[in-house]
Amino acid sequence: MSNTLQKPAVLLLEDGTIHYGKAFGKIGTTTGEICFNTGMTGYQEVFTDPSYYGQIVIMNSVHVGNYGTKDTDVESDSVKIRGMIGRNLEEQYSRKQATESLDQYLIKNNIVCIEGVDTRALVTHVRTKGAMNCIISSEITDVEELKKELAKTPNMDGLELASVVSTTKPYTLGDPNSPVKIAVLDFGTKQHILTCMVERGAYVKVFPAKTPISELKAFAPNGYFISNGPGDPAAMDYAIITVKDVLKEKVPTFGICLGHQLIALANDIDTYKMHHGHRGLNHPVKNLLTGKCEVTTQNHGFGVDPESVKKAKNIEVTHVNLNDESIEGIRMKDQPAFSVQYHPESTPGPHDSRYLFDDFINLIKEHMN
Ligand SMILES: NC(=O)CC[C@H](N)C(=O)O
Repeated sequence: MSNTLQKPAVLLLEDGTIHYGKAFGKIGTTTGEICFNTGMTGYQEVFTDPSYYGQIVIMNSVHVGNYGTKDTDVESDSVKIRGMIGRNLEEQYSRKQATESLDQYLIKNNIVCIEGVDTRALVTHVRTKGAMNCIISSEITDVEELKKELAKTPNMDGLELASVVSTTKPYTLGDPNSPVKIAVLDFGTKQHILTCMVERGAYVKVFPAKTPISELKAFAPNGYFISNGPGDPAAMDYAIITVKDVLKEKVPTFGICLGHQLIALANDIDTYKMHHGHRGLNHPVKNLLTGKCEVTTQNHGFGVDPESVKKAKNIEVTHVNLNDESIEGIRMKDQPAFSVQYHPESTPGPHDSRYLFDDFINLIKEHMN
């Protein structure tokens, strides 16, 4: 925007860094873990991705909002980010199909944002100092008061958030007569992951995060999918137990992001909190099975520990990040289970990795009697 009618807003980081800007979206106060997304487009999909629950996102792209918002450009039923930080957040939009401006959309979804911030300096700071909590406010100006509010925010390390964003009731998608039946453990799934399976002919049943194995098995699935989601995977004891139970079934199983981390934890492999994580649309990943590079969509702040992977005899690393050599994919040698840290549904992002959904469906078909 920036116009003179905008209220001033302030951003305070846990380490005392302060940035002043203007209010955008809802007037108010919000706290969460600061992180940054380097994607140049796809802001609405980012804002509605449940894996961002509990986080305040800096958008590296200098202009956000230019193409407005639209009901169908979503990854869940509401905006999941806790807040947003931008350089220029635009109210005017120029896409014919758009129905609302970004500002109206964020107000409707109660999201407090700040714009006019030097996001290049801020991202450099977070890249150097690492992930930390922050507060945005367009109502509190006193720094001591802001610090007090910020101190109430829990640390992302050790936080279980998946059960908060998971579906409360099971639901189905796709053709009920399909021979391919996939049980989805929903820890905050992105809608397009489900679409990628349904488009390939699967009948999908999505279950709440805390569903026991007996209920999953009652659906008689011939594939299991472990979804993405927010929070610390190591804080999800209940889910690690269910994933262990799922793996005992020896049925084709695929995990994405949080699902990948849970498959690792179920194999007694550790996860760790990354310095500042990976979030964007152009992370290069090498597929070690084919030797090919994929440009991938990513959104994660935790990773699978390479040292404990080395010790796990039944695990093979299938994908590696070409920027920092972090683990991007694994498969189990003794059963048809595999997972990736990145987002092959790629909404938004390049479609290089969608072949993984074909691989999953083919694996299910191979294992059908
Ligand atoms: N996209 C995801 O599933 C994120 C997983 C996990 N919450 C992380 O930040 O690493």
